[in-house]
Formats: sequence, structure tokens, C-alpha cells
Amino acid sequence: MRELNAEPLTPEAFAPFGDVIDTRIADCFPINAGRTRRYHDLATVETLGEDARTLISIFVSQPVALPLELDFLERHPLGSQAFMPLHEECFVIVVAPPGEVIDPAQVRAFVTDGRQGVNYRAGTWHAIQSVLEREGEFLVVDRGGEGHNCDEHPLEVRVNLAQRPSL
Ligand SMILES: NC(=O)N[C@@H](O)C(=O)O
Ligand code: NI
Repeated sequence: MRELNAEPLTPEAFAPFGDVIDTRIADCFPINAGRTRRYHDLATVETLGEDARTLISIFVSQPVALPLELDFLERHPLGSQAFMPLHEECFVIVVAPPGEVIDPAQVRAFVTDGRQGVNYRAGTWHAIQSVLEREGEFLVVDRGGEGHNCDEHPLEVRVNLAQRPSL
């Protein structure tokens, strides 16, 4: 069983796995006669394969207990998958780089601070959505269409928090 302490999420550390969605670190420009700031093109949506299309969904998830014990990671080879909390929920992220086999030494764990969302790149191995402390509601953008788009890979990981996330 690999033991990991989830580290605070940063765009740099997450770069091999996808994008961090966070208005605090993004450029914006005024629209609607200056009434609105548009934080534009924050993550790259990938929709590959036959009849591929972009889905917008809402996930309402029950919280996970810590330490978080996983026995698999999953990947979506045909598309990206983005999770954006709607009420500043914090969640745990466990990822490994795209590839046919997961190297346990390359598995990383992160925890968000409530203002961050993530967009997993197509093929990035990840734990299923794991919200902390309370029921979470997330906007999810991912790929629909024909073909198989969810592979599982056995992996035993126990994840704890080195420090409680703080906004
Ligand atoms: N199955 C599903 O839609 N969700 C998972 O892919 C997940 O990453 O939570
Ligand atoms: Ni997924």
C-alpha cells in the first residue's frame, strides 16, 4: 500500500496531469459594458473519437473519510474531465501520468483550497471524485459519445492530509 500526504494544489505541480481552474491566477477582460469580467479559456477541453461531444453535468457527492484508501485509479482516454466546485468545496486529487501502466512512484496526491477546480487531461489516471468534509456540488465538463471512455487500473494507495486546506 503506497502512503501519500496530499500536498496543496498548484498549477505547476499539476501541469503533467492537466489544468488548474482558478480565477485568482487567471487573466480576465471586461465584457457586457464592463459589468462582467470574463476569465477566458481556463482549461483545454478534449473530446476525441466517434460522435464525440462535450457534456456539462452536475455531480453531487458525499464526502470521503480520511485517510482515503483507494484500490484503483481510472482514466478517460477519449476526453478531458473538469471538476469545478460550486460552493467552495475542498477535494482530494490523486493522479498519475497518462500511460498504459501506472508507476506507483509517479502517483501524486493534492488537496484543493475551495477556490480551485481541475481539468484532467485525456488519459490522466485519477481517483474518482473525492470531496472532503461535506456534501459537494460540482460542475463537470467531460466527453460524451461512442466508444469506451473509462479504464480502471488497480492501485493501492492511502492518502492523508499533511495540512488542512485553508482559503
Ligand atoms: N464516472 C464519472 O462520470 N466520474 C468519474 O469519471 C470521476 O472521475 O469521478
Ligand atoms: Ni473520471
